[in-house]
Amino acid sequence: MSQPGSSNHSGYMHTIIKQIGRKGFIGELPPFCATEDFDSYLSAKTIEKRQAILKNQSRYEFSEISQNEKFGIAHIKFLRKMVDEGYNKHFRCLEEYLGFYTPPQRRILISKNLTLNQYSPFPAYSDIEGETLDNLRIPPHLTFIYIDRNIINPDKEPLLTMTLDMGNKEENIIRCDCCEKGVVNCYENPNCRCYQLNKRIQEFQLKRDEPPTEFNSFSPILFTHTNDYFWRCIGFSCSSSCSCKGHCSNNTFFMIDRKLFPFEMYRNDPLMGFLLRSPVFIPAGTPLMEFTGEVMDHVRKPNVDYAYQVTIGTDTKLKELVKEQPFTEQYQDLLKRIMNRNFHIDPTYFGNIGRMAGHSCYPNLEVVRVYKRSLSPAHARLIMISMTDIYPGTPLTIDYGKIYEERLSEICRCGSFSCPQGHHEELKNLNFLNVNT
Ligand SMILES: C[S@@+](CC[C@H](N)C(=O)[O-])C[C@H]1O[C@@H](n2cnc3c(N)ncnc32)[C@H](O)[C@@H]1O
Repeated sequence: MSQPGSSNHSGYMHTIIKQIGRKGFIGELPPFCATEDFDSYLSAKTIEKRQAILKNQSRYEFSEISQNEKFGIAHIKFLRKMVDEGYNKHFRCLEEYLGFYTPPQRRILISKNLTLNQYSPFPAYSDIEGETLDNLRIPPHLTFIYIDRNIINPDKEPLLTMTLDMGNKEENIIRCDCCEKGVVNCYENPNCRCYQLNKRIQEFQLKRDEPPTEFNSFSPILFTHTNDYFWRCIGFSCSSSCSCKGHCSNNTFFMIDRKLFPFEMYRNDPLMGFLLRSPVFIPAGTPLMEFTGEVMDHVRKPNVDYAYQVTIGTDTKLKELVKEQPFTEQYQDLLKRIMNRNFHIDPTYFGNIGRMAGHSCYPNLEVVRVYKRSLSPAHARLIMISMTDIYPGTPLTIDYGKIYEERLSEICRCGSFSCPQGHHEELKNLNFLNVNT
């Protein structure tokens, strides 16, 4: 992983609503049926319509989610075309994604819940043929400490810790007080300070014919281009420090906090180790999870495959934006020093399921930066968003970036048609955008 910007593609406040097991919620909103309502919820144009959909629901289930033709018709057509043209001969995986996901009949449940938190249970399975309870080996990299929020070790990163503390002080914090009750409309509210910043950061994106990628709570996040895009594609969200408490349309974490998807970790290839998938359908543009870990600037050798770079010291546009903010002089000085460094989020010892996403040369997730409360590296967070419709059982993958390409491309086992290990020279530089057009 590591340097997303140079590649070709590119616990925070407790959850607003607490999920009880997999059956219901307690909290301010009534429960929500992912099976029937997600589709209409995502396509509802106004916040009032969405609230009405939420209000009418009394159930919350995943098990019945089936293949949704409406969302997936273009993708299915594309896959069928590939199969008809015989491309799948060389792909290990293409054909099986056309159908429903049925878990392997023989599998070993290694852990019922890696998070040890009843509100977000993620199981881990071994699906390796021939593996039995007697010869099962649990690798050390499965024994990381599960965290919902990024952490900073004050001994290793004293300056960054100071930045976090100073940024959260009343005089420096970026918060809005434009709206108060229920799910409110901060997005597109010209009086919302957080939305203004969110919009301002959009200007960092490349000027092209396409509209910029927008970050809000309810509309799908649709990427218009991916090349060298990571450093420019940033969001700013309302938080629990705002009067809306982040319970608004300007919060990219809104769906993530609801933990809608029952992800599972599995391994079926000893060389690739554990990977991640969802047994239910995921529509394109859905923010799925945060990628959490320890924020640091020196990632040691064995950890580079896990760590993801989150800030870049040469980010002049962001530095300019920081200078415009009404922060105290002391905080501005500190930011000036700290923003020259490259920070990473290293999930090797402390992390969440985000660290289990495998690499693919044709990935289905994009990782982007979203800030809350401030613009310091300590306030930057990484979220993973589906770039395309993802069918039940499909591995969730990201592009590990240039370092991976250089170091591991000869042993890449992603099996995608644009993999350098494949046999299709002409397909090597494809990403989901140039496939769809
Ligand atoms: C971020 S970790 C992913 C989780 C890891 N599989 C585990 O079990 O902890 C990166 C490691 O996963 C494996 N991996 C991920 N994607 C791969 C791919 N496309 N081909 C080969 N190995 C891959 C490599 O061993 C790589 O060093």
